[in-house]
Amino acid sequence: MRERRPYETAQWPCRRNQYEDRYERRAAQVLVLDEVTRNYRSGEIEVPAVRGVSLTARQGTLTAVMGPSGCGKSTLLTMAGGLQPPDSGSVSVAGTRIDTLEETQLYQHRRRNIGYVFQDYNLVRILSVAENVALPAELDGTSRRKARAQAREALASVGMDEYADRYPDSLSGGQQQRVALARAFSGGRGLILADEPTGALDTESAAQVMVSLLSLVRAGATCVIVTHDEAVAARADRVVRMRDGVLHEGGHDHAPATEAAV
Ligand SMILES: Nc1ncnc2c1ncn2[C@@H]1O[C@H](COP(=O)(O)OP(=O)(O)OP(=O)(O)O)[C@@H](O)[C@H]1O
Repeated sequence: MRERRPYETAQWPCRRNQYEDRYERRAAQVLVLDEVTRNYRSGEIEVPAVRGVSLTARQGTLTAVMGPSGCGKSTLLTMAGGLQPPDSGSVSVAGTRIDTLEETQLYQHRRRNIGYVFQDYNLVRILSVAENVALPAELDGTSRRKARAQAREALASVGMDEYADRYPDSLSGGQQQRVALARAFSGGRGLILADEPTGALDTESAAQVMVSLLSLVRAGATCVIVTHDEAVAARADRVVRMRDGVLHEGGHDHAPATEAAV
C-alpha cells in the first residue's frame, strides 16, 4: 500500500487544500538552490562570484537568468548542474541533494537527471545526429537499441527527426543546437541547463531553437537558461536577474510560455 500523503491523514474538510497545495508544490520542484555561495581565488584575491542565491524551478517551466557579464550566471548554472559544488548552501535536483553526494553517485545522478547545453553545441563530429543524441544513455549502460529509440523520440520533440542520419557538420548552427537540446533531453532527463544556447546564432535560428526548447518544456522538461538576449528571455515563464553575485526576482512581467507557468 502506498504511503499516505499528509493531506490525506488530515481531518476532512479542514486544511485539506493547504496540505495538498504544500505537498504538490514541494514535489514539483525539480531544482532547489538554497543560499548558495561560490568564491574564486585569483592569486591573493578572493572573487565572490555568487553570494547567497536561492532559486527554485518547478517541473515544466522555463526560467531565464539574465544579468551583466561577470555577475555570476554561469557559476550559478554549473552549481545547479553539480559541475562544481557551492562553498556553502545546498543544491537539490529531482528530490536529491547533490552537493553532498560522493563522486560516483553524483556522476550517475547527473547523467540520469541533468542535460547541459552550451553555446557551441559540443556535438561529436564523427557520430551521426542519432548517435550523438543516444550517446549519454549508451554510456550510462542503456542498450543501444533502447538508447537509439529514445534518441529518435527526443529528436522528434525538437522537430529534427528527419536529420537523424546526418552528421553535425552538414547542419546549420541552429539545427546543431536543436540536436544538442534533444541530447540533453533524451532518456527522460528532466532538468535542462543551457548556458547562452542562442549566443552564436542569428535571430531566426535563435527563434527556432527557442521553439524547440519550449516543446521540451511542454513535454515536461524543466529548463533554466542563461541568456543576454531579451527576446529569448521574453519566451520564458520567469526571468530572474543577477547583479554582483546576487539574484533579483524578476516577477511575472512576461506571458507564460506554458500552462504550468510559475
Ligand atoms: N575559474 C575562475 N577563476 C577565477 N575567477 C572566476 C572563475 N570563473 C569565473 N570567475 C569570476 O567570477 C565572476 C562570475 O563569473 P561568471 O562566469 O559566473 O559570470 P557570468 O555572469 O556568467 O559572465 P558572462 O555573462 O560574461 O559569461 C566573474 O568576476 C569572473 O571573472
